[in-house]
Amino acid sequence: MATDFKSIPVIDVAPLFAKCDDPKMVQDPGVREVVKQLDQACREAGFFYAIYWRILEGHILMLVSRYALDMNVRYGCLKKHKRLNQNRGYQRIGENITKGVPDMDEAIDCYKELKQGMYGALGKPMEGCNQWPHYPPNFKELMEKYISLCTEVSRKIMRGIALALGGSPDEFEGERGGDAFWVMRLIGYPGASTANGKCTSENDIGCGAHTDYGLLTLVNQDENITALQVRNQAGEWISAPPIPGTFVCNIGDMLKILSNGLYESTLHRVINKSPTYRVCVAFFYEPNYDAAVEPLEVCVRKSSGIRKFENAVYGEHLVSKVQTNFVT
Ligand SMILES: N=C(N)NCCCC[C@H](N)C(=O)O
Ligand SMILES: O=C(O)CCC(=O)C(=O)O
Ligand SMILES: [Fe+2]
Repeated sequence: MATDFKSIPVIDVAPLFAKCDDPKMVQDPGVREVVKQLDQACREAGFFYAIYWRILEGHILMLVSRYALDMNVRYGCLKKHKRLNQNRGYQRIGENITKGVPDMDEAIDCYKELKQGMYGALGKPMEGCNQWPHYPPNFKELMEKYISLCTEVSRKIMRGIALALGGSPDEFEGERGGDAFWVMRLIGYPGASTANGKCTSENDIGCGAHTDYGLLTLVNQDENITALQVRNQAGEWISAPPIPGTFVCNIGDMLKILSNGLYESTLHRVINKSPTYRVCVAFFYEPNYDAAVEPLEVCVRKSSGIRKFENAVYGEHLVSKVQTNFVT
């Protein structure tokens, strides 16, 4: 349950990362301290900063993402092939909608590639190949390196979160998340009053209030521009300013269900009031595409035995979201 938090906690996850595949991790005092902090942050805000200094790949990716978005606007390298490949590739400013209102952002969307037929009818809408930006030429390699880094970071944090919920460290592995699906968006938000005619007001919403869909999101945000806002229980919008050497982490809808609502997928939005174009690379760590998601026993027990959510299938949730995100 979210509270009236006024700021977003910062957690140094290094002690967890050092021991997180050690069979005795549960007894380690450093791990226990991180787990305690994760539990508090997830209960109170559903958002936290994870200090992670080895984010050099992240910085490089931010730079090339800015470049790729720019090249794409100028030369239109990436296209969305409406019939063939609806969901992957470039989307223009205003194409993505949140609760019926166009978002003032542009983005390159990538999804884990599914083998054809692997998930039958469930997988069909998400089949297709990513359209990697053509410039710079090694972009695909950079992205792949970054994706594996984020996958590892997320897996480790999820082991901590599993303990925080009172489960075993591998609660989110195996059939739930051992073959985690992922989504990555390279997003650009025009500055307020830019002359491109698309975004001229300080009140334009870069991305409307929403929750994320999966387990855990890692946001790598542009330095120096505060634009991400998180809603607390009182309905106030709390800023999440960029902090160098951190990822902003937040809980998605699937973890809300798994935790039986002990952790919430908190509403957030983006408003870029600065005159400068803002870039963000968001990595979404999700359950297995076909995972049947239901509240964990241990979490139901902690909630006086009451199950608060129906079962969900992750892939169905994703498809229902993606299909309502665009005007057809
Ligand atoms: N894959 C994720 N989480 N993407 C976040 C996009 C949120 C905005 C979207 N139009 C929506 O309404 O959900
Ligand atoms: O731009 C950001 O800081 C966050 C973007 C976001 O919330 C999303 O894409 O889901
Ligand atoms: Fe989000």
